[in-house]
Amino acid sequence: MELLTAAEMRAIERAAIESGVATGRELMERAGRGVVAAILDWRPALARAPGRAAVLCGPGNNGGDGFVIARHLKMRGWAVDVFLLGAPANLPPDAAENCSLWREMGAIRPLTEAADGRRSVHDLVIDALFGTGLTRPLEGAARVCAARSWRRFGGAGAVVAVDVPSGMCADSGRALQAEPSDEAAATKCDLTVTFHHERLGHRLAQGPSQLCGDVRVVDIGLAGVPAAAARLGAPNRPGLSKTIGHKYSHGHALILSGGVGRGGAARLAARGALRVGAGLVTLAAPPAAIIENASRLDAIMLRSVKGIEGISELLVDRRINVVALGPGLGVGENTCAKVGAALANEERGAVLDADALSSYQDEPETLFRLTRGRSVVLTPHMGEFGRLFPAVAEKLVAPAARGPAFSKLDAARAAAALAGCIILLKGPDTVVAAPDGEAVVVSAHYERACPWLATAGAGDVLAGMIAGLIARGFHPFRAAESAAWLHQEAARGFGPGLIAEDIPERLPAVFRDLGL
Ligand SMILES: NC(=O)C1=CN([C@@H]2O[C@H](COP(=O)(O)OP(=O)(O)OC[C@H]3O[C@@H](n4cnc5c(N)ncnc54)[C@H](OP(=O)(O)O)[C@@H]3O)[C@@H](O)[C@H]2O)[C@@H](O)CC1
Ligand SMILES: [K+]
Repeated sequence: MELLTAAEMRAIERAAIESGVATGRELMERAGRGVVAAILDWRPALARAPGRAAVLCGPGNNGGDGFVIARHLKMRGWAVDVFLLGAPANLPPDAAENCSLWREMGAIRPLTEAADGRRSVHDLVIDALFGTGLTRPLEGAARVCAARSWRRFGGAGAVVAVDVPSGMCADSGRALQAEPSDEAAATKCDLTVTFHHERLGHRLAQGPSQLCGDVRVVDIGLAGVPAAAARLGAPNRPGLSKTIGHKYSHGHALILSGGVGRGGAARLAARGALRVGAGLVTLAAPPAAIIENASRLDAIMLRSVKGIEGISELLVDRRINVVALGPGLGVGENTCAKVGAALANEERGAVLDADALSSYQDEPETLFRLTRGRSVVLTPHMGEFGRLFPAVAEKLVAPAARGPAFSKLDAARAAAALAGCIILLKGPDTVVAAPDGEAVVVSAHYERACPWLATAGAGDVLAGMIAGLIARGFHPFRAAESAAWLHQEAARGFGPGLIAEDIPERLPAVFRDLGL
């Protein structure tokens, strides 16, 4: 599924209008009608018993959709109060036409009346203030309305956004705010109905976690998706379904373990690599940690390695086609030396996580010299990301004062370009980006939400799963994308109470469900 930016959506709309596929009016009619149908399908009780709706219309075409919605709700027996920000005379042409049509059916009141403090009596509030044309933070009555939505508009049964919650940047999912002290304001919705394809903002940052509620996509008869910015991540079924042949044909992953009492992370990673289908998985541990590991591992092979030389000697074996390291290694020069040894052979893939990333916080460029142009995946969480890419992270945490705002996708892309390899930036809105700009959002939101995945050790398992897929011959980008999806899916299937150990053990069920 494609994820569009506001500019891409505008280009698609323009192309449709210019080629005569539809007029702007027709698109607006389909959009407004589609929103009403989507709402009634979403909450069938609203279809059975029409109540009272407030439609908040903005000064652009999002407001135009609002007038269409008001008309269709009224035709279905709803009592409808329409509020407008600005004057009808300032509306763009299609919105103005629909404003006129509405005026034949009912009154228009200034938005300030909706913003005043009285309790709302509405069963439904339609937020048609701003859509993809939002360029700056909300102010005045629009801001008050958005802020009130956090208190559910007094008595309102449901708050529904047209296209995007007003105040939210469609490209980043961030609420626009003028300065850090300025509390970000965007409408908090129960449902967001968008058109053609989802926007990036429906999948990133606060969009899915706080603002959109549920999301429905309405088909308004637009064809084609020219060069979309990104898409929703998915498992690579053909790659995963390749039948298991000789164990060596599915590669050999090496996981580097920390010292005594610090091997748990590597064991979790190794288990992830094995369950995701690596032919062989070896865990390399310092001699003192061998007994500890031997008592905990069966199918995973164990090798004692002494120092950096030990790792290099082991890696003379070219059948080891990927190394995963970082978890449990500790931050410091010794870990940097291990990264150097792991990346010495150009043909080998690598997954660097946790301490393997943080060890380079003082000189990230040293790491990037090793990773550039290589089959390497870096898997930072936001904290590690900030250590390796401080300038990029700063842009992401600075208040989003103008739309389109710098997004998590922009950040991962910028980082991938700097490091010259694949970046997987973790979160419920995981982004995987490549140096050439290709990017996916692997989303654990909406029906795929699994907040219990944020558990200690889950990241170690993910690093191992990526390594396991690279061992199997996946391109590192596809390995990161598929592993992130499988990782979420395993957590989803397990449910609350999940601990990291459960994730690898759930993978066979996930594969079964995928029909593999
Ligand atoms: N694309 C499609 O295929 C289809 C699109 N459709 C619909 O059109 C919507 C996009 O419409 P749109 O481009 O007119 O933008 P919209 O969001 O209504 O706002 C623009 C106005 O707001 C103003 N403004 C901005 N920020 C502001 C602020 N903070 N405070 C105050 N004002 C602010 C801005 O002024 P300016 O920034 O230019 O000064 C401008 O006047 C889209 O979301 C969808 O619902 C559908 O009908 C079907 C097909
Ligand atoms: K809106």
